[in-house]
Amino acid sequence: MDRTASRVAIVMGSQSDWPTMQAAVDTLGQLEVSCEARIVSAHRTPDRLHAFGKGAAEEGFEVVIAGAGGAAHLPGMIAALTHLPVLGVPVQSRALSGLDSLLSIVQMPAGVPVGTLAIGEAGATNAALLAASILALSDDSLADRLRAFRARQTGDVADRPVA
Ligand SMILES: Nc1c(C(=O)O)ncn1[C@@H]1O[C@H](COP(=O)(O)O)[C@@H](O)[C@H]1O
Repeated sequence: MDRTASRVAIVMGSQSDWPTMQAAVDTLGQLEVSCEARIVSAHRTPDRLHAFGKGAAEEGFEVVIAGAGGAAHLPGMIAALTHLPVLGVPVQSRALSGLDSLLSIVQMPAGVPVGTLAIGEAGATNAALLAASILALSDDSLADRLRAFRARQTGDVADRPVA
């Protein structure tokens, strides 16, 4: 495995997913976890999808975050092609507000899991945090950074609302 490679791959079905998936990139950046963002589509770039899924582990990635909207086959197809953990982010669609994306990503047949997060930016942020938690199982300094992130988040919550 290439130890200089990014640890997390963040793939998305279209450029239009970037405003959502950027939250995953930003969150991993805060935790100093290396990541690389790519556009890959099961529908529009099937050969690229196949090459990515087959080669992801060999490229050195340890976790894949896959965001897609609508008929979101991308996370499931990647999960079919790699043994790496795949975290799916349902991107909010215009037609059905992301419910289509959610149901399309979450309902995998037994044997090929996609860890499905919430619709939209919250899902992208949490996918990054979950990816970091997975990596932190064997990375003590990342575990410390995650604990510090949580502590900062807790500290940022006021005791009382501003009226
Ligand atoms: N769900 C998929 C896949 C796929 O699953 O392979 N490829 C693109 N898309 C999604 O199509 C939506 C609309 O894309 P455009 O905005 O490019 O028309 C995006 O949310 C993308 O993730």
